[in-house]
Amino acid sequence: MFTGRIGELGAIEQIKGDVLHVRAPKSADRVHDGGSACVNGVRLTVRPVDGLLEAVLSTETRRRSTFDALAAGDPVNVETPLQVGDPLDGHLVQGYVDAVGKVIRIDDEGGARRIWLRPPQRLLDRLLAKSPIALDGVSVTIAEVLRDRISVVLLPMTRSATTLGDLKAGDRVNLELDLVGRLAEKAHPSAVGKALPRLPWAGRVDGRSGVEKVLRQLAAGGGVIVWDPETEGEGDVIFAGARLRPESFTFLLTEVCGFPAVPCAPEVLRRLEIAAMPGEGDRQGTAWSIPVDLAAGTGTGVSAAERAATVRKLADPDATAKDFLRPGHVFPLAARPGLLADRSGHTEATVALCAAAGLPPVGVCCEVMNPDGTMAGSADLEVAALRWGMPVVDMADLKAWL
Ligand SMILES: O=C(CO)[C@H](O)[C@H](O)COP(=O)(O)O
Repeated sequence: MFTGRIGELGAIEQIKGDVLHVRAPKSADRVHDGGSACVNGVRLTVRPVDGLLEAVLSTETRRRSTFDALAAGDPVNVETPLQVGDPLDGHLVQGYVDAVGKVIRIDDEGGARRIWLRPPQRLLDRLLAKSPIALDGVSVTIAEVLRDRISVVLLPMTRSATTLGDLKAGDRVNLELDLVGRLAEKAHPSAVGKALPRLPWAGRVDGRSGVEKVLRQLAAGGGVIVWDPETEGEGDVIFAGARLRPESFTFLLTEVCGFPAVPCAPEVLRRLEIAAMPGEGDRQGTAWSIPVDLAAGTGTGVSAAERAATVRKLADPDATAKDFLRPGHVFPLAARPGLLADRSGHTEATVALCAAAGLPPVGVCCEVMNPDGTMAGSADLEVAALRWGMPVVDMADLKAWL
């Protein structure tokens, strides 16, 4: 049994026929002849020889892991078995590869790095956000599970102590499910049992626990739907500005189809010197502000990538007035100072949700419009939420629990 805490960054010394030699002196000192070591997430029976770990690779191991592509000189993550009294700092890892996934994208987020991976669908269906997974033997937490991909966030320490720091788009990685999750699946073998853990994330959620699920979804970069039956009779998809990806903006424009606007806390707009739009305002008292573009942009400011970059800059606590051109194509809205206590608008709901999720008080909201151009009602929102894998929460619940 292993923990996914890498003891040593080793290197492939040579692969000759089916015999593998890994240079890993620290690990070689700890294992005995016929003992095991976990190399890039694969449990191997090893023999220590002069600072090397020697192992015989079966065809099965090569076929089911990335070992088919390893070559001399490649760095590898090495862990020796957990011993009684060792700290269980990661999670329980067995060194059995469930599937090989592909890195499809890497986003640097300040000091952290988000790795997007596409596992095979059969594995993806079994993964849960905020649960552990072993990536080339390294214990990491799944940040998000989307329709066709997952993301994990790597801190600098993990990047420097393991091979994960060198991952690039196109690389393949060995994936192992969390043992506890695997056992829980056994306890609920029916299709309903398998679907249950996913259900709370999609469709109507209520009460305090519903609001907490919504906050977790936003913090992980996902979208949520807020239904306002009282004032507007409309539902908006909301994303946190600091976590907004270009794909999410494309989704708003092509699937949600309303008018994307960017609710901001009033102090953000004051700091960025973004003035209110002149005029009486609309019937709902929405506080429109002068639209902006990112000054550092090079295009028209309209593409999803450019608008998402403008939103992320609005959410950046270090942004200044000079970072924006006026007028532009991204429409900030000013939230009332008391947020939902002052006004039950999607503007205030967006800002209150971002703040409660521990993020800068800036987000995007966009009304859900049906394909026939009418605004989505409660039943339409339920259907859309299940299709998009999003929770729907009522404005009244946000007022009660935020
Ligand atoms: O753009 C809008 C209305 O004009 C949107 O409905 C948006 O949801 C924010 O507005 P409000 O705070 O009034 O709900």
